[in-house]
Formats: sequence, structure tokens, C-alpha cells
Amino acid sequence: MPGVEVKVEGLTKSFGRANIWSDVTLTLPPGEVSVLLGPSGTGKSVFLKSLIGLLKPEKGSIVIHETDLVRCSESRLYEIRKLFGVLFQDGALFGSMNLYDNIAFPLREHTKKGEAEIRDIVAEKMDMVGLKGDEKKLPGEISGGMRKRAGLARALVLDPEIILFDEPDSGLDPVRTAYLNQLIIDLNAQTDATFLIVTHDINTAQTVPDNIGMLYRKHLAMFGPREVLLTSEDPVVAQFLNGRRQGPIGMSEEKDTAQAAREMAEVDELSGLPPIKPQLEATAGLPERKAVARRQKRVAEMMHTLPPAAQEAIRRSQAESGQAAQQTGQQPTRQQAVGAAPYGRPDAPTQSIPRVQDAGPSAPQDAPLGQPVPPQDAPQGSSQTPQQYRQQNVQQPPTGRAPGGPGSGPGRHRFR
Ligand SMILES: Nc1ncnc2c1ncn2[C@@H]1O[C@H](COP(=O)(O)OP(=O)(O)OP(=O)(O)O)[C@@H](O)[C@H]1O
Repeated sequence: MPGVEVKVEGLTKSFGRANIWSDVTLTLPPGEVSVLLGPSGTGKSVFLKSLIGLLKPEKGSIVIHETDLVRCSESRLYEIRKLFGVLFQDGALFGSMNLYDNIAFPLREHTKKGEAEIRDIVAEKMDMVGLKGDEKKLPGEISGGMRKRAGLARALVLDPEIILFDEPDSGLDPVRTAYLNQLIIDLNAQTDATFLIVTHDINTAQTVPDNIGMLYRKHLAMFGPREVLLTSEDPVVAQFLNGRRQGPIGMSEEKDTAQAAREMAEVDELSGLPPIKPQLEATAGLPERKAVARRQKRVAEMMHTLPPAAQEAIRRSQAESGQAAQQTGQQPTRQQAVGAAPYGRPDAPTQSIPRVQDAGPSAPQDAPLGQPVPPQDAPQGSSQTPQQYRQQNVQQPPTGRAPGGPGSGPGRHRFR
């Protein structure tokens, strides 16, 4: 099923008096792969949970298929949640069920399909994630990477239009992460669903997404084509992409302005960025990602609004993929042709990460909050029970409102 656009506008979430982020505005383009980065504790998981209606933002809107999830009825929210597949960090499998039953579970819970049809669907999804033959294994008997792939197969069985990945690479070695990243791109080619991945892994951010966003200092500091963030020389981005201690991001909170400025002055190479890596392509033999052509057209239309370094990187990658197509005897794609057209206003400004000195004082991200954590936010172990699944899973009707801030109001209408 083709992916759907997700339009987030002016979204604000607090727990009691502690604001997590404010005024988050972004659009996940249909069928494209987007990554959300950000230092620990900046509210990436809270954002994912808000998208699927497990948490209720107090301001703003999340519009999917013309429904605002923040304000719609519980029954409509229940319908919209069926469009989502979610890969939780640990796969969130039921420890007592084998992989087959785990993956069949949503079909048995939410559809009237017979066992023969369920068998075909489970077999197809297990094959897609490379788990054919492992049906009888229990979650405790397999590796973390296999558990993630089983969780992914379970997220796929209802043919979701949107798939959310909460740190798919956590706990995996670099080789397994590389395989999983290729699997994500291959699944995007096969499903054309809209993907949003929360990750800390720089290699994932560099090679997988079409778009990258970054949460920082309680705001969405940036969201746009991958080349914008990957070429940004902003100190926060440079520190994050290089995994350095020196810079504005501290251990558990942002550093104060003076300390960050001292470190910046002491270390000259802080402005450098790692080279841009080519984006992964779907494995040979699979269908081409439909999102690629749509994205190229979209990016060509917004090219004049992007910073010069991002424009240059986009042109370079289009030229490289055009050359690769020529070498393999393929026609250059329509997008490569679009990329060769002249661009207007190459120096137009775009949104950037706020400098340290621009930002106000910040509270420690890990400060204890005066509000009880709702059940769905409890830490997940390596397995769960069907009852926990029913509490947490997006395909279940909400059992009650998660505590949010006081009241809800109209969001500001501003798109990035
Ligand atoms: N239900 C809740 N009640 C109160 N505070 C919460 C709740 N859920 C999350 N928080 C707080 O919100 C903040 C952001 O948490 P979140 O898990 O979204 O961060 P994150 O960016 O995903 O972090 P990490 O990268 O370390 O996983 C944290 O300070 C956390 O304690």
C-alpha cells in the first residue's frame, strides 16, 4: 500500500510543567524515509508516541488522511492507528510465543482472516525480513538482530502505510546494523510506505534517509532533505555527526554558553563534517523505490530555498547516480534530468540550528518530573505479554488518555 503524508504543525508536548518540545512542524513526505536525530532525552520517543496517539500533545496538529489525530474522536483514532506499524527497540515480542505466533498475533487480533491466509501472510513477511525457517524459535533463543527482524515482520503484517522505527540499530553491532539498514531500504522499495526512524547511529543517518530532522533544545532545529543536515556546519550538527565531546551538547543536557564557546575556541577542527556517503539503494532484483523519483521532483522544486552547500551535495549525488546509471546501461531517471536543470536563488536562507548563544536556559533533560509515567512509557524488557501488547500497541483502541499538559489549543500554521 502506498505511503501517506504525515503533516505535523505547531506540536507542543509537556509533562506537567516540564516542556519536552514546542512548536514542532514538519511533513513526512509520502513513501519517503525520514530520520529523526537528537541528543538523548530531547524527546524523540515522545514524538513517536505522540504520532501514534499514545501521548496527547497539548497544542498543534498531526494530520493524516485529513484527520487531526490530536483532536479526533477515539473511534477515528483507533481507525487511523491501524495505518501504523511500529518497530519497538527490542522487537517487543511475547516471550512465551514462538516467532510464527508472535507475527500472526495482530492478524488474529485485528482481522477475521482464516488460518490458511494467516499462514501465507506470515510466511511472506518472515521471508521479507530473512527469517524463513525460524518459525518455531522462541524470542529468548534468537539474537537481538533476529528479534528486531521478527518485530519488523510483525509490524508489517497489517500492510501499514506508515512505519515507525524506534532506534532499530540499538544493541546491534555495526555489521548487523548495516544489514538492518539495507533491509529497511529494501522494505521501503517493496511497500512504498512512509518511514520514520529514530536513531543515534550516524552511519544510519548518513546512508538510509531521504530526509533528516534534529530535535535540539526543545525544538525541531531542522527538518529537510538529508543533504541539508549532512552539509550543515552548525556546531551542534558537527558535534553530533562527528560524535565529539567538544561542542554545545553536554552529557545529560546542553552545556552552558561559556563552556561551549571555550571548547569551540580551543578545538579548531570542530567545524569539519564527515564526508557525505551515498544513500543506500534497494537490492538488485527488487523494485526501484518509488519514493526516489517523487523526492527528486520535490527537492528540485525547493532547491532554491536550500543552502548552497546542500544544493551542491544534491547536484553531486544526482550526477553520481546518473553516471552509475550510464555505466550499467540504464536510462538516467527523470529525477536526474530534473536535477540537471538550472536553479534559482542558490543563496536563499533556510532554517538552521539555533546557536548556543541564541538559546535560553535549559533544564536538565533527565530531571525527574512530577508526573507519573503512563503504562505505555514503562521500559520494555526483551519480551512482553499479550496484555502489555494490548496496552501499548498502536493497533489497539486507546484504553485512556495519557496525561498531557493542560487543555489543547490551535497550533500555529507554519510549515518547514
Ligand atoms: N510519560 C512520561 N512522563 C513524564 N516524563 C516523560 C514521560 N515520557 C518521557 N518523559 C521524559 O521526556 C523526556 C524525553 O524522553 P524521550 O524518551 O522521548 O527522549 P529520547 O530523545 O527518545 O531519548 P533517548 O535518545 O535517550 O532514547 C525525558 O526527560 C523523559 O524523562
